[in-house]
Amino acid sequence: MNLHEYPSAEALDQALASAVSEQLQQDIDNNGVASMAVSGGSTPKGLFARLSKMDLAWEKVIVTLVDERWVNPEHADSNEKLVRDCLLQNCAVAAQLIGLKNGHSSAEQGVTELHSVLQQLPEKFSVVVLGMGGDGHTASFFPQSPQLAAAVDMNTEYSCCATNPVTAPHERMTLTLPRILSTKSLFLHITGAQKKQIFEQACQAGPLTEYPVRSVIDQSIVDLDVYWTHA
Ligand SMILES: O=C1O[C@H](COP(=O)(O)O)[C@@H](O)[C@H](O)[C@H]1O
Repeated sequence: MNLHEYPSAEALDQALASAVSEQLQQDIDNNGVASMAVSGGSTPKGLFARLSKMDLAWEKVIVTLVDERWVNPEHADSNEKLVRDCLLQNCAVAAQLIGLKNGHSSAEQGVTELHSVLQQLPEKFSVVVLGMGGDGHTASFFPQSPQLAAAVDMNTEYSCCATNPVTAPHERMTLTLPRILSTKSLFLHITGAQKKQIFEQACQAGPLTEYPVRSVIDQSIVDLDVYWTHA
C-alpha cells in the first residue's frame, strides 16, 4: 500500500487526476480502450471536475460506477447523476457510461441483468477509484449489512451484488470485491481528519465487519494507492 498525502483537496484532486489519466492513456495507447469504475458521494466532485478537462481520447473510455443507490438517475442521491453532472462534461463528454441502476424495482431483482451488462467490460479495469464513508464502508460494503459477506466473497462469479446498508439510506448495488480488485490501478480517495482516523484504525488488525474498507487494505491482488488530505 502506498500513502500519498496532500496539503489541500485541490492538490490531491490534481495529483489523483494526473495518476488516473496516465493509466487511462496507457491503456488507450496499448489496447485502444480504457475502462474506469468510480465512486459516488461527495468526495470525488473536485476530482471529476479536473478529470473532465483532461486531454484524452474519451470516446475510447468506458466509465462505470463502483456502487449505486437504488434511485432513479435523476434523483439527487444518484451516483450516476453525479458522474453525468461532474465527470461526463468538457472533454469527457465523449466517454461511454455504463450505469448500475436498471429498470427493476429492487437492486436484488436487478442483479442478473446488470451482471450480464457488466460482462461487456474488459476483464480488468484500467482504474478503480474508491471512496470511504465515515463508518469505514467502501463501495457499498457496509458494516452490519446482511449482504456484506456475499459482496466481498472472492469466489463469487457475480460482478455485482445488492446490499442493504443499515447505516445509510437506500438499497444499493455494488460491484463485488473480486470485480473491484480486477484492475490495473486501485485508488482510495480520502478527505478530512476524521476519515483519516477511521482509515488508520482500519489498517490495524480487526474484523471486516467493523470496517469493510479492510477488504481492499488486507489483500495482495493489486497495489492500493491511498490519496489523502486532512482538508
Ligand atoms: O454512499 C456512498 O458513500 C461513499 C463515501 O461517500 P462520501 O460522501 O463520504 O464521499 C462513496 O464512496 C460511495 O460511492 C457512495 O455510494
